[in-house]
Amino acid sequence: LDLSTFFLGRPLTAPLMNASGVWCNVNGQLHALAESEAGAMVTKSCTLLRRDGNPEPRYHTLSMGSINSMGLPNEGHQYYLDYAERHDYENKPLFFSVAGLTLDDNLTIVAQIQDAYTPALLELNLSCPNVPGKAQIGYDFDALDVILAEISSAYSRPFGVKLPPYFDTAHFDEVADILNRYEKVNFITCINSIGNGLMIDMDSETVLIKPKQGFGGIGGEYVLPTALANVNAFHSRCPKKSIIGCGGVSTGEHVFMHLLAGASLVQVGTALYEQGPEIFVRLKTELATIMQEKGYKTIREFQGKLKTL
Ligand SMILES: CC(C)(C)CCc1c(C(=O)O)[nH]c(=O)[nH]c1=O
Repeated sequence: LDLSTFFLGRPLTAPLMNASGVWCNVNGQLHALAESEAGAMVTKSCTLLRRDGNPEPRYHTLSMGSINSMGLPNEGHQYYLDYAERHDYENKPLFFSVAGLTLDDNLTIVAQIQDAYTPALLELNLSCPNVPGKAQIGYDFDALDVILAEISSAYSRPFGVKLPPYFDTAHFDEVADILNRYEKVNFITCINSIGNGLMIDMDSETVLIKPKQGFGGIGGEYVLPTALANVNAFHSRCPKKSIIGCGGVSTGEHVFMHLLAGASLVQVGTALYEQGPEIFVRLKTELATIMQEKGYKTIREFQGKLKTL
């Protein structure tokens, strides 16, 4: 059974990778991903300088997923550039996630990726903060247009964007229109966590994480329907771009759904956080079993072929 797939013309041994931020902050974790059955991998979104991130507890497991307000803890962009220099690209492609705190920081980091001639693929995290008091870039459509114009002129290679979830058809339309004006944006990763959720501990009657009065991004099973919708919405609106699915994946069925909805590569976040990189072995096996049962020999036979009624 052929689980290999093609992403932007690159052969991948499996349509699976980690979600940025999970199991990818430090060299030991990155090495574990490189050695895993994942077909690709991505680094933690980086800022110009190293950051401790928010006070703990800042991640909590929930009955059907997770809540986090990590606060962009990362080793600073140079650390991940050093990793990118050592990475074995024959083994699997590396994505390089960037979430600069300002547009200038993003441009500085991207210029250094450019100068490093690294084969890593840039994934621009559009949940990166904006001017304080304003919505994140992904929800501020003017700022979105500006950052894509600036990065497109500062970076000579194609790149991708990590989008927050959208919940309104008018937003799917508006964001797709903006993205389609940038041909250098050749992939779209949907979705980042659903922002500013809140969960409560019944015994102590308190929130579960310390930062932001307990508010944090929601991941896991809770977000699967929203993730599938965003994958399918951008797959149908951006025919010239590849979609990476992210959100709610913990079984082969979820991987199959993301591929059917239009993803050509699927990221795993919460379930990877909980189960570690061995999860990719199970997801490959489960996906292969589903394909066997359905009589599919390759992913291409069903990828993007979600039927409507
Ligand atoms: C939310 C930000 C801190 C602005 C970006 C980093 C990030 C974080 C994080 O580092 O808190 N968590 C997520 O679920 N998604 C993200 O993109």
